[in-house]
Amino acid sequence: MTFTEMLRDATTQNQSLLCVGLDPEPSRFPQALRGDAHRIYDFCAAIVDATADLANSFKPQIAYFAAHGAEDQLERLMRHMRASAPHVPVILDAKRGDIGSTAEQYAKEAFERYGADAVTLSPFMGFDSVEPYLQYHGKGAFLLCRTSNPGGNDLQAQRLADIDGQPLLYEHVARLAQGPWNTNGQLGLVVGATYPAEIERVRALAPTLPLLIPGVGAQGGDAVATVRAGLTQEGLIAVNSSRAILYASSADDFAQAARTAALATRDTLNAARA
Ligand SMILES: O=C(O)c1cc(=O)[nH]c(=O)n1[C@@H]1O[C@H](COP(=O)(O)O)[C@@H](O)[C@H]1O
Repeated sequence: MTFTEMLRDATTQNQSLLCVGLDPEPSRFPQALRGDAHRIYDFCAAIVDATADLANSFKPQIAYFAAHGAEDQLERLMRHMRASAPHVPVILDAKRGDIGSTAEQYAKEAFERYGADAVTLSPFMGFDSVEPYLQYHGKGAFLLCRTSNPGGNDLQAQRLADIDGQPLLYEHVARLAQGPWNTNGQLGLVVGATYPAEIERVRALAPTLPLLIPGVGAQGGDAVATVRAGLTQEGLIAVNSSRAILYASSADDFAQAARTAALATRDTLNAARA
């Protein structure tokens, strides 16, 4: 089954547009685990188990594991997600981007070592830096387009004077991803929930691509405006929230509190569907 098919099935089965982000930060763990980087797996597995019927995807952020030398725990977590929530696709958030020969290694890391269903990528080194990921047929690749952070404007909102129609850089990325770069139908785009007008613009340029939309919750993005701008019959969305779910409680009830927060976000997103 391809990533896009998995995302569609999980969206239907769990009645959800929510991507649960796994950004484990030991200093924010509940008291019993606090500060212990050896408990990253335990913390994340508890969140996965508490939200597996509420999410259309999971998104582990690799830096939160690598910073603690906890890649082995990420491998274990990937196996756990595969076994306990096989219907929920996993987007490995690694934001890779490098020359082709190095990208081949990054693609191998994401899809062979970790067994991810999709990955996040920076498109700014060009198509040859994206192509190695497309060799893994059926896997998804989300290109950064209009990111959720304020500084995203610094480059992504600049006009490209030499290109027909003089698009903004993020508009050009959306066009490339919908068109010539999408050789096997594997591409998606990352657009921030903090910029609903840009989500609408991206959706107009890329009507069928899946959109990964981080920025609701801790970053204050507008969940309702996000769904209205991004979701169409053909175009799937995965709206990511990480900290607002992971750290809904700092007590022993953290997994139950994460479930309650995920449920509330899922319901808000669903209520915004046309
Ligand atoms: O690619 C991403 O996932 C991403 C893109 C973007 O534009 N903004 C963004 O916040 N992210 C990621 O989405 C997650 C957001 O986390 P919270 O702000 O805690 O919900 C983090 O893992 C970020 O690295």
